[in-house]
Amino acid sequence: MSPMARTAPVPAATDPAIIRNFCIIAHIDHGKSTLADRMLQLTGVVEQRDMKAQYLDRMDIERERGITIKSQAVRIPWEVDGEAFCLNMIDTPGHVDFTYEVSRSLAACEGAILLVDAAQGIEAQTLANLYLAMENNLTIIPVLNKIDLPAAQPEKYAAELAGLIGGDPEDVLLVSGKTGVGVEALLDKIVRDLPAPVGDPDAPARAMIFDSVYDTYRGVVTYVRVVDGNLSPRERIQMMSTRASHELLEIGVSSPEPTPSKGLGVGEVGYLITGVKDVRQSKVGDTVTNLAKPAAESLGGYQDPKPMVFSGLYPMDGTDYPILRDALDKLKLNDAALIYEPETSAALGFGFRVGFLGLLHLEIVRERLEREFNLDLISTAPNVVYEVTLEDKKVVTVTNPSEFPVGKIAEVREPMVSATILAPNEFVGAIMELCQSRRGIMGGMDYLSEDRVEIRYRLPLAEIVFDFFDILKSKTRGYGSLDWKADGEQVADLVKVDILLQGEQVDAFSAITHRDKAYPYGVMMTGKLRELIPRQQFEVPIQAAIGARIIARESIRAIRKDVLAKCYGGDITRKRKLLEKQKEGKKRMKMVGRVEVPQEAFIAALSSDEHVKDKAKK
Ligand SMILES: Nc1nc2c(ncn2[C@@H]2O[C@H](COP(=O)(O)OP(=O)(O)OP(=O)(O)O)[C@@H](O)[C@H]2O)c(=O)[nH]1
Repeated sequence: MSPMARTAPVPAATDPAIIRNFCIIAHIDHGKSTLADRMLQLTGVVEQRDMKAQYLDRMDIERERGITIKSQAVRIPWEVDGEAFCLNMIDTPGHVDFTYEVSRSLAACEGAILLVDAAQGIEAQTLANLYLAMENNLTIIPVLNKIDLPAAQPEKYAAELAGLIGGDPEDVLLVSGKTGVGVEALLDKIVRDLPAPVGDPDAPARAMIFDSVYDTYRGVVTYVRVVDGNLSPRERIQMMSTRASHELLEIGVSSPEPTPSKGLGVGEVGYLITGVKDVRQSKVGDTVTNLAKPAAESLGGYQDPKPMVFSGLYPMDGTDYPILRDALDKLKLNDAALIYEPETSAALGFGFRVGFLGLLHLEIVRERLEREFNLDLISTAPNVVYEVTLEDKKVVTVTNPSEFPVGKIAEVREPMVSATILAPNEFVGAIMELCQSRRGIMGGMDYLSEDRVEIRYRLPLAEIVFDFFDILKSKTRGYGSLDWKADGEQVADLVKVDILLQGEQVDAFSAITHRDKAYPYGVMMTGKLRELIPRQQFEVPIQAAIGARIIARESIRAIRKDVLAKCYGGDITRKRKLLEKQKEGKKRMKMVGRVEVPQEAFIAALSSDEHVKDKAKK
């Protein structure tokens, strides 16, 4: 039978018995989006001609980077033995920065497809997501993907997967999202193995928000899974965490384009539109109920996303500040995790201190600001959040190193994470060395198979959030994978290192580091600045200091720069041109005390992008 013949029109899924809610969980790049696309195509939900790669990843950046940021839900019809079923597929983000969204998406399902690349095997996020799914009591369907690859080792990894979740290696389905092999069998298995949702249709409505997205035309579109009761158009709903109430302007399902429906009942997954304009009024994890007949209890607590990493964002051109402010206000409508407040830097002018879930989140926000709002931005070196208790017991939260209190400090606490690293055996030594050098404490080690090991460490967030993953990758020749989650805080010997130019402190370069790493930071930064700051007419000392103690020093020798020296002959227009050019260059200089520092030097010193550094050197 052809696949098309097995699909039926979207049924009005009022009977929970024919509903199956599932999600696909996988390590990044194991092929989740490709498989989701294939399912849409195979079930006729998306016509062949409309099919564009990664249909569900709607944002341009997502499509370009091939990553899923926002989860989406789609209703898929599928027939088994002549009976029509209604599958709701919830696509989840795969990156560690967005774990909270994954966990909410999982809570909206009864089952999960655990997708593993047949050429790679289990990776760190496979485990992390599997544990999340188990915490939510989901039925797991183990699947090996990419079996079309010549490098695929289905037998080996099926055994690994069966060993992990229990069961028989033969029960692991083999599929290829690319060619479509095994995908129909997978759809059948979803219907047969996953439980139908259960709930009380007569109880007051309770629906969990697992995603909310801002749409320019429609305002916030909230994706929900109904657990009890039902929701219908035009009624008033209430958000249980804030008690705010809204009118339901539209209610519907995505199949995959939004299709209005007459209501949503027990077990159904769909969207709500209330006309609110800000995703924070429709928070992921919150429970929606009827205003007239509210539920007594919400569906488990929701969590406000907590920023882990802060960075200053400054417009390259100071006059762009209002544009940056508007742009952040707009992005916030669609990103509940984004927080920011105005900040000024003596070196960089007016900007914002912005909190992010992680570095990927930072990169995405920065890229969207630059691309969608046409801004050129400088971001200062990212830092984590420190808690400082002063001797008078006052507690200060430090999100910007330049605000680190001076003197009278009783203790400084830094955020910690528990990290899981998966890699082939041969790299255990290298990984332990790396973690030790990052002040890690080993938690344990397990062998997943004879040649693959899982190593657990507790590490300071500041030590892993920046370059740790890149170094791990290079030390394990690309085979290591990492996952981490927040794990409290610890007291540590942390100090603020200041950078001084001719005795003047430059706020943008201050950093909080462990005392043992203060000296290397000082040497690195002073060395970098010596290269980047042009010579002045007097000698400029560059110092790194902890409080009043200087820990590193470089100096820029004096020079008197005669811009006309190269102008032989008496061509006055040429001379004038050079003088004009020099004046223009001066405009882009920042004065730090008496020292002229080109804007580019700031950017290059703060930036980790090699191309920016190269540009500044030129
Ligand atoms: N050969 C082969 N390649 C595949 C298959 N499925 C996915 N790929 C490729 O694997 C890469 C990652 O696939 P995606 O579908 O983007 O992976 P993903 O898991 O959705 O990634 P994230 O959204 O970033 O988590 C892409 O280059 C796909 O073309 C498959 O069955 N066979």
